[in-house]
Amino acid sequence: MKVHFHGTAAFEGIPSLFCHCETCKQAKVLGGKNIRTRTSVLIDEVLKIDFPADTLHHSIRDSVDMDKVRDLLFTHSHSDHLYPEDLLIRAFGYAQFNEEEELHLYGHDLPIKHCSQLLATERHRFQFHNLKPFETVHTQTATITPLLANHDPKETCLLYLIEKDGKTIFYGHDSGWFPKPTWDWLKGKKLDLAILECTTGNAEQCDGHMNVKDTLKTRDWLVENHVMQAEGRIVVTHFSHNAHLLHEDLVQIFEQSGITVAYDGMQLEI
Ligand SMILES: O=c1ccn([C@@H]2O[C@@H]3COP(=O)(O)O[C@H]3[C@H]2O)c(=O)[nH]1
Repeated sequence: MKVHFHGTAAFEGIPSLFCHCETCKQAKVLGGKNIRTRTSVLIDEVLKIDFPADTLHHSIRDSVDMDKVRDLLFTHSHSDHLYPEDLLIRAFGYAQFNEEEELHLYGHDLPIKHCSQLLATERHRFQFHNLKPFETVHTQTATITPLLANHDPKETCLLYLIEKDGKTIFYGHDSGWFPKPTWDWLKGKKLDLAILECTTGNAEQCDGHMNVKDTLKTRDWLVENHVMQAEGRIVVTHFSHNAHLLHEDLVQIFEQSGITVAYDGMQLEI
């Protein structure tokens, strides 16, 4: 299975719009893995998680044929995870239009409501699916179980367990320390890949996100509870410039614990 990290930043991106912090200045000078766009992942070219406004940039940068994507999952409705206006580009009059090639959209109430309202007056090729936490669905490309995140009290934010071609991926952002039902549900699972977040770096306080301590504690829990397969990999993504950590700083922190630091364009085979 191919896992392609399109973007690896939190909402603001790195270097961030309007920002002159040292991290953003350094990122501009150093370039490469320090340049981060808003978070999204593509699996086997057909299953995508989240749809930030940077998707056009991702498709051009990495030569991605977005029309191959059959299932699109949303974690929540924040604009760096769902920019519904760009879904219009797939509607009649904007793209080559083959009615039979449907893109299925999956999420909790709010993301699906935003998409269906925006597309209501268009001739489009989308199907909408409302997900409920812990209710497994069989999509066109995988078996998906939405899990509860701890992110924004104003909406139900989801994490995902993705089973495809005999492999299992846990997709674990945006969230602070997971709600108990999510930990309970993960017990007994066997993961080939866990994608975790570390939005806030060494900050002590973090609201709805993980800092370095939380990410490492999550890694320890997954390993100690035998949730990771022996050859399973852990990847960390979704970094804020406010954490003031460049790519090499993150590698120094995480590599010794066997955690891979994602960067924009990174591709893993699992
Ligand atoms: O305790 C906190 C909470 C939030 N933030 C930033 O605000 C951003 C909001 O969008 P996001 O959820 O993608 O990412 C978040 C971070 O970049 C932070 O640095 N520390």
